[in-house]
Amino acid sequence: MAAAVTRRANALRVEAPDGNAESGRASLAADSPAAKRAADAKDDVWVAADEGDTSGAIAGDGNRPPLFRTFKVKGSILHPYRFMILVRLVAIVAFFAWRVKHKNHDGVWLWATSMVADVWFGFSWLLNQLPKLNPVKRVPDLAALADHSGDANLPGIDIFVTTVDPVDEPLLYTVNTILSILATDYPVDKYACYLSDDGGTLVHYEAMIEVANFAVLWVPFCRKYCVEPRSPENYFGMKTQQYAGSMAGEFMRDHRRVRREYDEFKVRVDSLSTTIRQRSDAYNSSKKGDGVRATWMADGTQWPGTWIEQVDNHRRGQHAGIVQVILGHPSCKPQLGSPASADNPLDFSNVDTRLPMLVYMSREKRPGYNHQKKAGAMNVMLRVSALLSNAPFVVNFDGDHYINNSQALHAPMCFMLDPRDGQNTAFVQFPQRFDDVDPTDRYANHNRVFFDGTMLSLNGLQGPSYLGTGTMFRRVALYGMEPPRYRAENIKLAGKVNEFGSSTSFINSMPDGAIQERSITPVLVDEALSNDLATLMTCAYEDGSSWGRDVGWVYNIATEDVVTGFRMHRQGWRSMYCSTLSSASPTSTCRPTRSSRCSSWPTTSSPSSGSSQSSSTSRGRSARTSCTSSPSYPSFT
Ligand SMILES: O=c1ccn([C@@H]2O[C@H](COP(=O)(O)OP(=O)(O)O[C@H]3O[C@H](CO)[C@@H](O)[C@H](O)[C@H]3O)[C@@H](O)[C@H]2O)c(=O)[nH]1
Ligand SMILES: [Mn+2]
Repeated sequence: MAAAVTRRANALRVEAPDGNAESGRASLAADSPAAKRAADAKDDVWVAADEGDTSGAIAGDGNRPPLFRTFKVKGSILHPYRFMILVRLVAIVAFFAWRVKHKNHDGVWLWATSMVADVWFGFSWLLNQLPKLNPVKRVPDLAALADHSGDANLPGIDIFVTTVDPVDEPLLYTVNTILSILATDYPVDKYACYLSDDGGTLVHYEAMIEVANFAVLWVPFCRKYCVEPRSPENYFGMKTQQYAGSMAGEFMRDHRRVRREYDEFKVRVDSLSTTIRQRSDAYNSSKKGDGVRATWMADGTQWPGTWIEQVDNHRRGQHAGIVQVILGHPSCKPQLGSPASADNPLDFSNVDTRLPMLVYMSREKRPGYNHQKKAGAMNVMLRVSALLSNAPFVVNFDGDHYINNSQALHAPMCFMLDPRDGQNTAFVQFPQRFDDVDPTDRYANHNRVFFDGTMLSLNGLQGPSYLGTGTMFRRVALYGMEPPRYRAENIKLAGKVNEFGSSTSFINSMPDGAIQERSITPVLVDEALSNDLATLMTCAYEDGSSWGRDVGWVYNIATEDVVTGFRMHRQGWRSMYCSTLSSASPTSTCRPTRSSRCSSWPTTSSPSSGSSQSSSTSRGRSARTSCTSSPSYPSFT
C-alpha cells in the first residue's frame, strides 16, 4: 500500500552523528521557547503566573532552573466565575433558610427527607466548586530539562503494564502498548518495561517474544524517522504518516517494509493461541502414558502458568509465579545498526538499535487467597522490579493505554526534578485521551470536563487524584514514606522492617530505590536472585505486613487508584497534572476497546533470538554492564 506521507516542518532530527536520539532533544529544545511564546500569545484563557521564577535560577538549589511553568486563568474570566459561585452560594443558603422557616407540618418525614437530600446536594456542589476557585495549569519545560540534565543525568524509570485476559483485553492492544513503550524517546538504558499477566497464559508470554523480535525493526525505524505515535497500530492507522528527514524515497521504502513486517507480526500474534494449541496437542500425543494434557512452550518444556486444559496447579487462580527477562538491560553505549544489505534492506547504520529491558511476569496464585486484582499485581511488580532494576520512578499503564508522544516520559521528570517542590511530589498524572470516539463526541465520552476542568482545578490545590493509569510515581512514596518536608532527613527503616515483608533482599534494595538521581544498574539473574524473586511473588509474602494498607497500592476497594493517591496526599505529598496541549506536549492516550470502553474513564523466548542485544532469562544469562550515577538522596539508616 502506498502511504500518504507528509513532512513535518519542525520535525525532530534523530540522525545524530553518534546515532542516538540526542539531537532530537536538541531540536525540540530549539523549537520549544518559540512555540511556547506563540502559544502564550494566542492563549486567551491562561496567563503565566511564574514570570519571576522562570528568569533566574532558584537560590540554594545548586542553581537548578525551574523545569515547568505555571499558568492561571485570566482574571477577566476567573473573577466573574468566582462571583457567580458566590451568588449561587447566597441563593442556596437563602433557599435553605426559607425551607427551614417553612416547615411542612402535614408531612414532616417528607420534609425532613428532602432537606437531607438538599443539604447533601448543596454540600457536594460546594466541594465541587472549591477547587474551581483557582485552576492551575503547569507546562513542563522540556528544553530546560534537556539543558539541565541532558540524557546522561536522567533518572531510571520502571514501567508497569497490567493485563489479565488476552481476549477481554485484546492482545493486539497489549502488544501495541508495549511497543510504544519500547520505542519511546527516553534513554534506552534508563528504563525497563514490565508486563504483569494475571491470567498466567503462555499466549501473553509468547506475544512478548514476538514483540521483542518485531521491536528490533520497529524501534530503530521510529528513531530514524522520528515517527509519532510509536504504537504501530495507531501509526499505520493514521491517514497521513509524518516523518523527519529529507529522504522521501528511502522513507517510503523503509515504511513499506516495516508495514509489511507489522502485518506479518499481527498475523503471528493473532494465531498464537492456535499455534500453542497445535504444538501442545502434538507434544501431548507424543508423550504417551503421561496422562496430563499440558501446555508446552516452544523449547519443549511445560508452561508453569495456566494451561489450555486447566488442571490443578495450572489454572487461572492456581499456578506458580513466573518471571522471565525477555530483553536484558542494554549496554550504556549506543550501538549503531548495520547498513542496508540483501538480508536487511533497512539502513540503520546511523541509528541506535538498542532496546530497553523487557520483563514478563505472572505472580503466584493459590486458592484461598484474595489476590486483590490490579492492586495486588502492582504490589508484586513493585517488589520484583526492586530487585531487577530498582528505578526511583515508576510509571503505570493499563494494557489498553499506549504512549502517544515519544517525549512523554520526559514531561513528568520536569515536575519530579523541579527545584521548587519536586522532592515533595509523589506522582504526576496524565490525562486520558480516547481513540475511536464519535468525532462529534455527542455523548461526552472524552470526559473533557473531568480531564480538562476538574483535574486542572485540583492541580491548584494539593494536586490531582491518581487515576489508575498514565501516572508516574516516586518509588519511595509507594513504599509509604513521608515526603521530605515532613520527615527527618534520614528515613529510618529500623523497626519498620516487618511492614515490608520478610525479604532482606527487598529491604536492602529500598535505600537505592529512594535515590532520585539513580539510573538502572543491571543485575545478574542467578539462582539466588531467582529464589528471591520467587519469594516476592508468593501469595503468602504479604501476610502480616503492611502491603495493601500503608505500603504499595491499597487493597479491598474497587477504586484502589484513587484511594492510593489519597493516602499519599494525606501524608503530605503533592501531585501534579501534566496536560499540556502544545505540539511538543507529552501526553498519553488511552484507547478503549472499540465496543465497550468508549464511555468510561479511566480506562482509557526463549529470549528473542533476533534481538541485537544480549537477552536473559531468570534461569539463564543476563546482560552485565553498569552505568549508574547516583549522588545520594535521601539516605536511609
Ligand atoms: O485481577 C486483575 C484485574 C485487573 N488487572 C488490570 O488492571 C487494569 C484495570 O482493570 P480493569 O478491569 O480494566 O478496570 P478499568 O475500569 O478499565 O480501570 C480503571 O479503573 C480501575 C479502578 O479504579 C483502575 O485500577 C484502573 O487503572 C483504571 O484504568 C487492567 O490493565 C487489568 O489488566 C489486573 O492486573 N489483575
Ligand atoms: Mn480497563
